[in-house]
Amino acid sequence: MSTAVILMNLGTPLEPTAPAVRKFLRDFLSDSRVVEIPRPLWLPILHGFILPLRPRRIAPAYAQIWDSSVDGEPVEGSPLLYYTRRQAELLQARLAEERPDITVSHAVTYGEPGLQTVIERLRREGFVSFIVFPLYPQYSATTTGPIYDQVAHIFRRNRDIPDIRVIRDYYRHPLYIRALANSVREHWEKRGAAEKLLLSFHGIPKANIRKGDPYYQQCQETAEHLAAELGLEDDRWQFSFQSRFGKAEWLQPYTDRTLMEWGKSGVTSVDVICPAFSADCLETLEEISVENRANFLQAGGKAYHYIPALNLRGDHIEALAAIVQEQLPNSCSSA
Ligand SMILES: C=CC1=C(C)c2cc3[nH]c(cc4nc(cc5[nH]c(cc1n2)c(C)c5CCC(=O)O)C(CCC(=O)O)=C4C)c(C)c3C=C
Ligand SMILES: [Fe+2]
Ligand SMILES: [Fe+2]
Repeated sequence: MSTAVILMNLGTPLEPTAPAVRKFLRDFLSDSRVVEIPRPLWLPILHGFILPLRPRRIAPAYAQIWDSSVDGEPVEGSPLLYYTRRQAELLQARLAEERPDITVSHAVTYGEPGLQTVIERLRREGFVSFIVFPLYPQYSATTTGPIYDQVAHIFRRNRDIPDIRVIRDYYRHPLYIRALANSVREHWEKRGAAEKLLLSFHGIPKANIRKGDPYYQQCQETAEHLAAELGLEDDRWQFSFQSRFGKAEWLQPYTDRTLMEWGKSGVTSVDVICPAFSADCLETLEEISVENRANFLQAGGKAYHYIPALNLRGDHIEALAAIVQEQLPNSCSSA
């Protein structure tokens, strides 16, 4: 039975312009999994303030990272979409060695190519078994949750629902941890190790954790596994949360404040890695590599290095291949 693997990530605007960013944000921020504020309160804020104002501010930041280069390698269009597409191509090539019957595609939760379009195409091509693979190592109801919703929605009218599984998380998979550790060690070999390593995860509202989201716990475990794999003493590393949005309290400590406090208190050099991002994107290339670098240096820091996301690294593709292989439907039970 041929299996189709679909790598998924968040999505991105179609182009780095305010109208395209507005369309993307409207889709993304209308999802009640992403913003849990009751609709009668949230929709006037979204349509009255955020969608008229934010795209004009964010579009130039997207323009900075569009068609740019990451770690000396050229990137076409949106880095997030570029890496997700290339990851699918490389994973397909890697799996073809043992399983030429597997095809690997990519899709996004918001924007193009959407999951429904991709699944409809694969069904027309004859695939009856699917593995949906959200490239979020740590589960959150705000990111992985909507993918489960979309899968259920796509098949809500089907009588014969295909074999479809969603990979929920892989935050402590040994090959994922090893790939992160390799990327840090390679950085240290090239540039020398900084005084501190900051592991910056995308944040979510703190209230979501109280309501049962396991994201914080999974970030903490990822951080502890990575520090252990690197043999780092406790005072050499810390984890923190970035990309705060809105007025509510988000997970702490905040990345920007941590870096400013370190700069002020005499920490001279930092390496920053973002383990929750399987691909570089606006939140890493702009917020971490540009804005927070400036924060740290202005606060008194001297050297700031951003360690790129796992992107197209061979050990990352190996980890993804192993995770898929662990999920493949048992050939004995298939038709
Ligand atoms: C509004 C609340 C948001 C939550 C909750 C949230 C969680 C979350 N997001 C990612 C990964 C990514 N987020 C990206 C961009 C982005 N995120 C938010 C808001 C929330 N994210 C916004 C408004 C934006 C757009 C940029 C902006 O306007 O500031 C991206 C990058 C997309 C790109 O095109 O490059 C990623 C990836 C995770 C992992 C997560 C929770 C765990
Ligand atoms: Fe986000
Ligand atoms: Fe460094």
